[in-house]
Amino acid sequence: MVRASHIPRSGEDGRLGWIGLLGAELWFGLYWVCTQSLRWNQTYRYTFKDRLSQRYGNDLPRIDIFVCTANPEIEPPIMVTNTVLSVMAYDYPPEKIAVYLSDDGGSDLTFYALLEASRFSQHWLPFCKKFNVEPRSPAAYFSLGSWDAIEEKELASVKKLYEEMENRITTAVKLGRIPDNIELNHKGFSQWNSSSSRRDHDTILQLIIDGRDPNAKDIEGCALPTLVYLAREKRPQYPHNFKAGAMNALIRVSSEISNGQVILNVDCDMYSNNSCSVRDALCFFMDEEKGHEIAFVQFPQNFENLTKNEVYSGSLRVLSEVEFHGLDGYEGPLYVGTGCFHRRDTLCGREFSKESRIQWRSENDKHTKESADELETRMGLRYGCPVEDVMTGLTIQCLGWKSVYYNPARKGFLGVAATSLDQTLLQHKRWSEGDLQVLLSRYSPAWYGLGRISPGLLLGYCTYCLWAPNSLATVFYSTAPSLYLLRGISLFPQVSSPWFLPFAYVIIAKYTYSLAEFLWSGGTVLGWWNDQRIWLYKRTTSYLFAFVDTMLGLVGFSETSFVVSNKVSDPDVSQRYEQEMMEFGTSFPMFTILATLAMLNLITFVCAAAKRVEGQGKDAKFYHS
Ligand SMILES: O=c1ccn([C@@H]2O[C@H](COP(=O)(O)OP(=O)(O)O[C@H]3O[C@H](CO)[C@@H](O)[C@H](O)[C@H]3O)[C@@H](O)[C@H]2O)c(=O)[nH]1
Ligand SMILES: [Mn+2]
Repeated sequence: MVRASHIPRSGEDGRLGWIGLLGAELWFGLYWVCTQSLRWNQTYRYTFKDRLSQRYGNDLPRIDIFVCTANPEIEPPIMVTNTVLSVMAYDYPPEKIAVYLSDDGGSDLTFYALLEASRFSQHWLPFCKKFNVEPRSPAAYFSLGSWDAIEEKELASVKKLYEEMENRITTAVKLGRIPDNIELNHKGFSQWNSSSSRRDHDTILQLIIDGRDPNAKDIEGCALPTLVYLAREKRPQYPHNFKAGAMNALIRVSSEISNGQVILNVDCDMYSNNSCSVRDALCFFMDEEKGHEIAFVQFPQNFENLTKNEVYSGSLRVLSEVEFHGLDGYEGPLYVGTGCFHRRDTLCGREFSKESRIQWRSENDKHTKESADELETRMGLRYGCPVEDVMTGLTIQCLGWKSVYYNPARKGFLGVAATSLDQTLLQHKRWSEGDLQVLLSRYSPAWYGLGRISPGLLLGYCTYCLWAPNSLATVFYSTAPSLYLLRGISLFPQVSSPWFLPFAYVIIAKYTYSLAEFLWSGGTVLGWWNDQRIWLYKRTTSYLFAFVDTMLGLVGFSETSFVVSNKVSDPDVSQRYEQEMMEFGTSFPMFTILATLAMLNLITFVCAAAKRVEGQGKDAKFYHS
């Protein structure tokens, strides 16, 4: 209002800038409405696992767990091993668990690490069950430092076994080759030959532990879960569609082997931190009243390597503690790619109908592949978008299904957050670019979703899908006032003017609210400050680049890419991260923008301040004379 009624007349200085700011403010206002949709209708959920056990006993569905890895250099095999072991050790009948590792790196080192994991699991799984260990990723567990009521002897012996395994794996990785005696003794390695490369090889499929094999037992004689290694066929001339391609290969392969009705999907850095998560998820799927409506149960993305004040705001705190609970009040959260349990049939495109209740009991014994044939005709995950997950979740919701957000006190999964500024900005570029592509795609929440999902959920999706376009208004807002000020024109009302009040009100109310929300979500004041700073960085770089790339993509100039995030960093980089120092180590185009913006605002500030001082000097003289 203030803006609209005060537009400088044509010919007057600053008219264009004024109109621009008006546009930006209108945009922010609209966007604010979207963000509010996430705050109207929060839902929090609890499970009653003992009732599940009472009712079903061990008569539970089979579950297939997909772990994806893509690059042994930035996703170290020992980390993958730990994630795999943590999900093998779920508190769930082992004969009903099948773990699949998809290796897009096609690396014999990762395969070797998985072999080692299968051997170590014979000791680790009984140990976990005997002492009810938590968390069940060995590395995370041994780094706890304090272990309660565990017989020291057993702890020491399993720890020693782990360290020996870790040592063998890291040595092999360092040398870049597998120990000869192992390579010759396991026929699996014969699938790697000199002509195969990461981008060009046949399917490599290895059943490392076959749960149906009566000899597959741990040291206590209990069954082991099935464990499968898969490197899908890749050819340079065919797009492999990144993670979506990997997931679809896994869906197809698993339907032939175990065909679990429930699929859990985790990234290779997201180990299970809570051995009850499978049962938690089943409480929703098997709920007698509402279970049949639910297609997926999404856990929040939580991270292990956060520091107190999160320089890069890696925790996504407000997202997971506030916004996703808001989505859960409508048809449910987005699918965010990891820590998510799906019903297999919904991933394969099944439409919702009242009859789509799963008959867990009767279907339990079937090892059929009927859904595999179905998959030939229908789609699994959506291809061609760097956020295959969001797009897939949306199409599932558009078919009438609901999803559930489950955020237990003991976190279900812990992963690795980015530890440098360039990694943070790159990751957000991928996300915001993908989300914008979703908005512009055939399956856009705005048109495809219209009428299929509730208006609240639609606005919720828009909150994320508009990240990239948000950059335009933000960049304008953070440059225009400074540029005009350099020419001596202010685009904001004077402090003394009554029109200053609405501006002050909006700014103060907005920041107070966001600070309160951040603190409520468990953050610190400095953490909030860092979050605000990163917010500006992202909006002026990641989101801007994402916007430009998406537009270029629309006219056919740029291709979808997926830059895998680094999960290890140099010791000195991680040290600076621990100390919460911002890392500008590399030369990176996005930094140029940040530096330019910072310089511009600094210069403006200095000039304006100088003018002020000069002005005051003159005033003083005036009074003296
Ligand atoms: O060609 C590829 C590329 C990636 N991945 C795997 O995909 C996962 C996610 O990749 P990462 O680089 O860690 O991306 P993040 O930004 O951390 O991932 C988030 O965002 C992605 C979408 O952008 C989702 O796919 C992820 O599940 C979600 O955790 C990792 O396990 C990778 O190994 C593949 O399997 N094949
Ligand atoms: Mn990741």
